[in-house]
Amino acid sequence: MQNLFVAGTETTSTIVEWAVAELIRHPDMLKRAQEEMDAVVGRDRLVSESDLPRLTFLNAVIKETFRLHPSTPLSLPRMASEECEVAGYRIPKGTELLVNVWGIARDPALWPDPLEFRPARFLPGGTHADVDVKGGDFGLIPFGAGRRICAGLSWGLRVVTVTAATLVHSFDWELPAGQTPDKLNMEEAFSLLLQRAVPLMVHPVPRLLPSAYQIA
Ligand code: HEM
Repeated sequence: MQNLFVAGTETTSTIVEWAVAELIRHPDMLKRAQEEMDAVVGRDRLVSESDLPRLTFLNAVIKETFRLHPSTPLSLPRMASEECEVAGYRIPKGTELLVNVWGIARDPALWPDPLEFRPARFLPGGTHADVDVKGGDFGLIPFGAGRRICAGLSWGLRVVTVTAATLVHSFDWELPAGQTPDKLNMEEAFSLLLQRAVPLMVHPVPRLLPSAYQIA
């Protein structure tokens, strides 16, 4: 139970923080995500899980956030049970291996303009329209892949998407006086988790009808 708690809390909150930060840094994309949600959900209620399949742009934003800021940048350690060869390198039996999930998702051979935050690559007609984060596409494996893939993938992905959607739909975001979106600090702090070096400080301004915020 403790393992599930540890594995499932900061991984999800970190990626939501990155998604909101990327949208604040790109006001045109924040506007596009909000307009999509206004069209699908309206402004008289909160977004719900059943809305998610129709939020095409928001889902692309989440994938792009997982690509640039994967919660666990080096995945979890693996040990070679047999000697093997990978890409010409001999891996002795018993070697501990880490997969550089972060590096793979920034490989220019796989991702055009890899350092650009560009959700449109995942939209229909985009360069990576058919790629998802569920372990089938080795260029994007924020939940790992194979037999030991994240046990909470399905739940974690839904929690991340619905939480980010709620924040983006429900509020406009004001930066502290003197800060501008283009200067937002996006430095990463590497450890087991990939967190923001500087926590996101923003002021939420409600944008829905007041009745939408009342929880029954
Ligand atoms: C954004 C959310 C999450 C991310 C990015 C994430 C990422 C990962 C990654 C990369 C691994 C290692 C997979 C591998 O080695 O191939 C993993 C394992 C695991 N995750 Fe998650 N995780 C998330 C949410 C959750 C949640 C919500 C739970 C459960 C409540 C969970 C439970 C686990 C468990 C139990 C493992 C170990 C699986 C095993 O070794 O067989 N995770 N996760």
